[in-house]
Amino acid sequence: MLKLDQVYGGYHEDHPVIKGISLTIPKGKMIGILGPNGCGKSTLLKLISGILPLQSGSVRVDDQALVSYSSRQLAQKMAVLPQLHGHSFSHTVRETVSLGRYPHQSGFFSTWSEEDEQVVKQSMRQTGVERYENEDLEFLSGGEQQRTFVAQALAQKAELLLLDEPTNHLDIEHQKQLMDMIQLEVTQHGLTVVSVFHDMNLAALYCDELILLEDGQLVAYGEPYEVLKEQQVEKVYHTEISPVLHPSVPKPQISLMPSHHQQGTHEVTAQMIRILDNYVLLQTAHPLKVISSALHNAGLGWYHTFMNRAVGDDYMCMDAHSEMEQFIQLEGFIPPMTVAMMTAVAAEHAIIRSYEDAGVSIVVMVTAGVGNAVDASKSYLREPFDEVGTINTWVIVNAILTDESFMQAMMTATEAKVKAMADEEIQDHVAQTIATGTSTDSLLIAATQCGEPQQYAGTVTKLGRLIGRGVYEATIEALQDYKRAKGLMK
Ligand SMILES: Nc1ncnc2c1ncn2[C@@H]1O[C@H](COP(=O)(O)OP(=O)(O)OP(=O)(O)O)[C@@H](O)[C@H]1O
Repeated sequence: MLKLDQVYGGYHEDHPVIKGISLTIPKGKMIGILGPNGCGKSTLLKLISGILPLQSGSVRVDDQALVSYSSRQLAQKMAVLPQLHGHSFSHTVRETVSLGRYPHQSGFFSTWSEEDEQVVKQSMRQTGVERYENEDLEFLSGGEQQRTFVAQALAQKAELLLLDEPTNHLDIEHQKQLMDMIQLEVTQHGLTVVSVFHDMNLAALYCDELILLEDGQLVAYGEPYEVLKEQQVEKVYHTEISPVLHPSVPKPQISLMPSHHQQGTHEVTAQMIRILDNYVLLQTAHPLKVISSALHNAGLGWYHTFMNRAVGDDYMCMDAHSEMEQFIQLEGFIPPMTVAMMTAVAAEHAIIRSYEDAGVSIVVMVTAGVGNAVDASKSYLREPFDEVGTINTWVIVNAILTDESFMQAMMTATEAKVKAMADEEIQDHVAQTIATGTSTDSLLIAATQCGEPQQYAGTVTKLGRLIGRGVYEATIEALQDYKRAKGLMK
């Protein structure tokens, strides 16, 4: 569709802004151009559209040199949305969008066809500006003006759409609407889009491929994961970033790292865990980084309140998640900053221990109720069910953990719990074998993210040794406590 070969161009003959760019853009794809301020993104778009003549090299559209197209032919091939500046406009929305139809008018006395009318209406509808159609553009907001110009570009019904920061001025609702709509044109009608973006995350979400420019040269061109590599982005933008996971779309996303973020130095001690009537509670001055399988706020996140709530054996609730959220709120805590587990074991039975080794310390909290103990390898013998009465484990680490050590900490803690179950000979009454846990166990690993970095937490690492021992010993104590409470042991 579009082929650039050794393109040089700019505003002064001796100082090209774009320096030797070659690339091929296939039909029916959305391509994003990224790069720092002044690197030449808009200039590249102007060279592709022919607004700015090439100094050397070639641009070919559908295998034909750009220069060989008449301006009307070119306008039928490509539509351009330039970067919007603070102009004053003297047209209505409808008049502005209608200008997009000019390449399709023929002859001096061209008439406005039914098709023109339909296309203008459809373009206004797609961009959500139909309701302003008779208003003067100058009285509309920046976002409404931006959408009007996108409508004009769409009305041109070109095969190639060149956009310079199309989401500029748009709030997130309108950014999404616009990008969804453009993506639909690409996937359903084979439109080809080349668009400049500043928002790398938005570009990664919507574009098939990204172009990264630096000082007028091509640094990378490929799928988002090939272009948004941490070190490459940091080098080009001279900014520290961190890759983050999109919760549901397999596209790379990045986050800025504020330079003056205060992490502080803070330590969690066993004394900070309080045993109240209905729950075990930990509150920290700074949020901890957490991974957990808790009932409330499971997964990965930053939280400063931790609750292990005891409920009666008769607890029955259709929607335990929302009931728990209400409970947290009623107790005066902030649900989005709280991780909460549930158990049938009274809070006073919680076992809390701390362990330390050469600069790294952990605090472990365990409650164990094993009325419905299960051997994980034999659980297929049972009907699925969900009962409270569970082993809840917290491991709070005073150190900096990597993702790798969070995952390993979960494994080490689980293995230690399983060993404690075996040594205490806790039975799975259905399978008649030694149980490995219960059907509703929860585990939480939380780290202060200050202190000594711990890359690993496998069983024989410095941290793993603390976790393995700590979870084992606390679980043994909790299990013995349970047995005593049930009269199974003195
Ligand atoms: N009309 C112009 N006349 C002269 N120089 C220009 C003109 N437009 C841009 N430049 C210069 O060309 C270089 C690249 O500008 P361009 O607008 O292409 O960058 P950009 O990557 O789109 O930047 P931004 O992210 O700030 O929009 C800059 O140094 C700029 O000052």
